[in-house]
Amino acid sequence: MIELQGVSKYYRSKRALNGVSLTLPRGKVIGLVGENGSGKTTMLKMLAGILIPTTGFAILDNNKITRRVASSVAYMPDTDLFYPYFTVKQLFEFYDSQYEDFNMKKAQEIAEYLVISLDAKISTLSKGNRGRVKIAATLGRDAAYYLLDEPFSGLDPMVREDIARGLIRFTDTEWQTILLSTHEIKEVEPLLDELIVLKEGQVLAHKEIDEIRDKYGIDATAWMISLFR
Ligand SMILES: Nc1ncnc2c1ncn2[C@@H]1O[C@H](COP(=O)(O)OP(=O)(O)OP(=O)(O)O)[C@@H](O)[C@H]1O
Repeated sequence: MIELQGVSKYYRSKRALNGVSLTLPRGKVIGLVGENGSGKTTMLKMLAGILIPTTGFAILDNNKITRRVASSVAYMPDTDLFYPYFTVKQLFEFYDSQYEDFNMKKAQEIAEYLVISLDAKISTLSKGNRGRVKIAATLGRDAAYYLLDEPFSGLDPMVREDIARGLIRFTDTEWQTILLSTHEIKEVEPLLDELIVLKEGQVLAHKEIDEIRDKYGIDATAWMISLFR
């Protein structure tokens, strides 16, 4: 289980997260939404052990999160061109050398499912195919937590659908959790179990999707819009 306890994060004097407390259980697909600059990337990086809280605690299975502790967390950054000089196969081999939980067979299976050639050089791929490669490399890890920073951003509807299908097909909801930040809430809502809404570095709401539908009688998108009005 991942927990944030009273976490704040400052970049010099700029406060990006402000007293965030939450729990991310195993076996859930959780959306992380909020306006630009609300702290989504900061939160994901913190859960991945890339950033350390200025105050408060980030905890994974009773251990403070550091890079080493977060080795069982698969983080996918929102940056586009990563490792441009590698072929897809070389990228997977690199991941295999870096991550104990990397499952080459699974990564290759995902690449095949997403119709990506292992021999393709990453720099020659279209942006959509680079998005597919990123997902294949990330889901290729048998991690308990996948932290995906805007996996759908800037991609066409076909790619977005491929990625969404890949998320469902290649993760095991018995024990794996996906936390994904997105601005495309309407599109990902059918995938989600829970939704976290950030505003100016604070958790405005953290709810189960079913609860939103049952209690408020509206979909998550309409509910989120109502929060900001
Ligand atoms: N390295 C940094 N140095 C200074 N300020 C930063 C740094 N990284 C982020 N910030 C600031 O922290 C705040 C939160 O940024 P963050 O990237 O976490 O937000 P976000 O919700 O992911 O935004 P977006 O939706 O635009 O990707 C913003 O005001 C941002 O300008």
